[in-house]
Amino acid sequence: MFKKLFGKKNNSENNNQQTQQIEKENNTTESEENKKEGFFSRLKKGLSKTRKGITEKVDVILKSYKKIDEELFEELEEVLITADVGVNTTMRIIEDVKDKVKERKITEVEEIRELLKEELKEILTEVDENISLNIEPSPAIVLVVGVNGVGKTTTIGKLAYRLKNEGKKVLIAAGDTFRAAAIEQLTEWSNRAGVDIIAHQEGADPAAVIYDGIQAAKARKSDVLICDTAGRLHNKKNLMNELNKIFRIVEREYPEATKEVLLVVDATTGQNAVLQAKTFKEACDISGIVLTKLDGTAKGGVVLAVQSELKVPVKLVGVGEKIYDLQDFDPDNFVEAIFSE
Ligand SMILES: Nc1nc2c(ncn2[C@@H]2O[C@H](COP(=O)(O)OP(=O)(O)OP(=O)(O)O)[C@@H](O)[C@H]2O)c(=O)[nH]1
Repeated sequence: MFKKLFGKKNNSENNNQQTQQIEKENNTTESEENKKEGFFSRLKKGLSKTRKGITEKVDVILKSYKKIDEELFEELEEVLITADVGVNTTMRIIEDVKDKVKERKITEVEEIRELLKEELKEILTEVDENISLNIEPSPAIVLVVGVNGVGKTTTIGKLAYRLKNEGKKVLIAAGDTFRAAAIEQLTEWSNRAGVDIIAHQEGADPAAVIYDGIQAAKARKSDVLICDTAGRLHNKKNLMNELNKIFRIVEREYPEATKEVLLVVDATTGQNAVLQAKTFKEACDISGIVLTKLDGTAKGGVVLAVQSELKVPVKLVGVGEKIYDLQDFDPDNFVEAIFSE
């Protein structure tokens, strides 16, 4: 099972793709148009596949029924499961909507649409923790964990760029020392974001890189130190050992830092993303989830599954490959974006 969970895509193919992407982006100045494009419309555009996968189907179903009955709920259930909302979460949504129909004595089929939106928003807001990043007060350390290929490097680059634009002094530590390419890619992203990076040679001890990163962050008075960690971990015991070693260094060397542990998962992998998140949650204390590649998938419903089954807040979402395509996760906006026309 772990082989499957941590199964690796062809790394060199991945690296080439990413290097080409960075080169492409370096050569083209980001179109001003794109930058100006509103936050909500970028989210909406990114979620267009999910909107097709959920809302358009829901609307077709609702239009085809004259009255609310069991068959209607079964069809809605199927749509949610297909959109990777997950069986448990889907059951819960459908039961809650049925209860609301009874309680409020609703008879009009089209009212189900609003009930569904209400229910999704409820699920997405019930992890009653602060869903903004734990980076205040500074200094702060953000440990980024996740398996290879999910978009960790890209996310770190995007996050560094964002925090820097917010006026923070950011430093990156290249803790994924397993492959030279990973270090190179992260260095390119740090250049693009305009922030410094602490990196060792391929094969170095990741904990030693994090140690150096912490010392450098202290010396340079950085506000946020973002640490990459290795994702090539084949079983839970290795994963725990590796991460615990890094966590111990952080506790010992940087006790004063505000901590955030972000798990990056790839939305396009659907329920596998939920399984990965569960494994990581057992291995370490995750404080937030970043769901990447939401733009490339109709499986956006996985946000609901991750949040309701793990009780860990989704804090950031990746909605594209550009450096500014990382957004704070906002449950209301998310639901409005997938239910918009
Ligand atoms: N469409 C889209 N692509 C993304 C997003 N985030 C990352 N990617 C792409 O996903 C691919 C993998 O991203 P990486 O950042 O290299 O992933 P990683 O987890 O660091 O993986 P390794 O480099 O293999 O360790 C790259 O081609 C990225 O451009 C996103 O939000 N949307």
